Parts: sequence; C-alpha cells; structure tokens
Amino acid sequence: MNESFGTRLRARLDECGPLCVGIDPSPALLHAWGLDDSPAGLERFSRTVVETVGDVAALVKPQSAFYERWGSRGIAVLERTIADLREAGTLVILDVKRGDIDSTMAAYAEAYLDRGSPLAADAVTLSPYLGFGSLEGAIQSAMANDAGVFVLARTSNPEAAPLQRLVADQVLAGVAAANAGHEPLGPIGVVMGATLPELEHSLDDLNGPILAPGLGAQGASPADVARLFASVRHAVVPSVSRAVLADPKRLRSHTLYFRDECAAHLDAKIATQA
Ligand SMILES: O=c1ccn([C@@H]2O[C@H](COP(=O)(O)O)[C@@H](O)[C@H]2O)c(=O)[nH]1
Repeated sequence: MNESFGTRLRARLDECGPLCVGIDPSPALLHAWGLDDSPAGLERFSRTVVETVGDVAALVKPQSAFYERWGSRGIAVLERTIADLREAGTLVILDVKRGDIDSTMAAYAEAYLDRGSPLAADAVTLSPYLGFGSLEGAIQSAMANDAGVFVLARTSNPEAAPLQRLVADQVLAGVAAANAGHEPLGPIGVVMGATLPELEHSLDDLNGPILAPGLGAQGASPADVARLFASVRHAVVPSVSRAVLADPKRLRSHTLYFRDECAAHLDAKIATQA
C-alpha cells in the first residue's frame, strides 16, 4: 500500500515549503522565452520549469489547456512533463477542472487518477457544477489510487463570486465529509482564490488542503494568503504561474522569493533550504 496523497503532501510541504508553481506555456510566455509556439517549444519550456524548480516547489501544476491547444502532440508533451515531474519527486496537480455526470466522470478518473494511465497525476482539479455528488466516483478513485482531487469552491477570478458564494458551503461540507478521519490531511482539497477580498466561509472542518491560486499576476500577495487563511495556514498551498514564469533567468530566484515569503507569512518551517 502506498502512502495517501494527504500524507505525501504533508511531507512535501514540510520539506519544501508552501508553494505550488504552475506550468502555463501560453503563446505570450513562449514568445518571452524566445521559444516557438509549437510542441517543441512547449517541451523545452516544461522541461526547463521541471529542472529549475522541481526541487524547491512542493507541487507543480501543469495547466492542461496550454497543452491541449496542440492536440495529440501537446498531450504527448503533457504526458512527458508529468513523468519528468514524478521522476524529480515533485507532486503534480494537473489543472483540468473536469466535471460531468457520474459515468463520464468515471472515464475522467481513469484518465487522470488511475495510476496506470499515462496522464495520471498526484491530484487533479475538478468542477462541482454538476453537483458535488457527481464527483463521488472520482473521489473514490482518487482514494483507491492514493491520489487527490481539488474541488473548485471559490475561484480566484472576480466574476465567479456571485455564483460560487451561493454554493461554496455545499462544496466545503462535501469535502469535509470525504476527509473525515484522514490523518495528517485528507486527500480531498478545495480551490479558494488568494485574491478573495475576504474568506466568507469556515474552513475549520475541512481537514484537507486548500489550493490558493492568484499570487502575483492576479494581484494577491503572500500577506493576503496569510490573512485570508489564518485559521488553516498549515493546509494552504499558494499557487503562482506567470509571476515566476515571466523570465526564465529569474525562474528559480522568483520561485524561492514567493516560497520563502509564503513560508514566513504562514509561519511554516522549510526542512530543505535551497
Ligand atoms: O481559481 C483558480 C483556479 C485555477 N487557476 C489557474 O491557475 C493559474 C494561475 O496563473 P497565474 O499566472 O498565477 O495567474 C492558471 O493556470 C489558471 O487557470 C486560477 O487562476 N484560479
């Protein structure tokens, strides 16, 4: 039996500090790096991120959309990127935001969570828009494969607020129920933007990780993360993409800056200093 996602995540956060780095090979970033917008450019970009920050970021989050743009050739690069990250010992969250009826969710779970799949990640992002219950099979599959999921609760984009504030408590209650009894952290997380003006929801019973995108380019700071998630600071994972990816020469130093600032504000110790 392998260790659960919650156990592996706890160990990785304690070792490397609280930061997830996104891999978002957009046309603009490929251009800024002097790379072609092509599968070869995607591959060079992704490899560079893995090699440069794989040992200092607790998690790395490839954004599937930027690979899907290139069809099967982009997906092949995504498969290799996931394999490279796993080889480097970094936990991989695949940002795919999937959500559908139960039978279709079973196929998504097979694609992203079944440990034999070429696209299997340590965790994936899921959308609860078809009802939290529609994710039940994927949650079971994640647990059976010692993987995790992050369910969208309050995303970082401002236009989400009027819709999501109506249903976020249902999502949080479902996640808390799925995580009950798991130690040191349940494998089912939520996505809560670091950009939220205020929290508006209790996370006290969640017992799972909180992925908090929005650092840097979307305006949130490490201090915002600490203020918003003060009651659950041991379980929050701030996430940053463009603010560290903008310049390949500064990728490592900017990653270390965000990681160390987040650790300082969240009062987290880092076992392995770079
Ligand atoms: O609520 C959410 C959920 C996911 N994202 C994704 O994270 C990155 C953010 O990129 P930045 O460059 O750090 O702004 C991107 O892949 C989003 O799709 C999010 O922003 N908010």
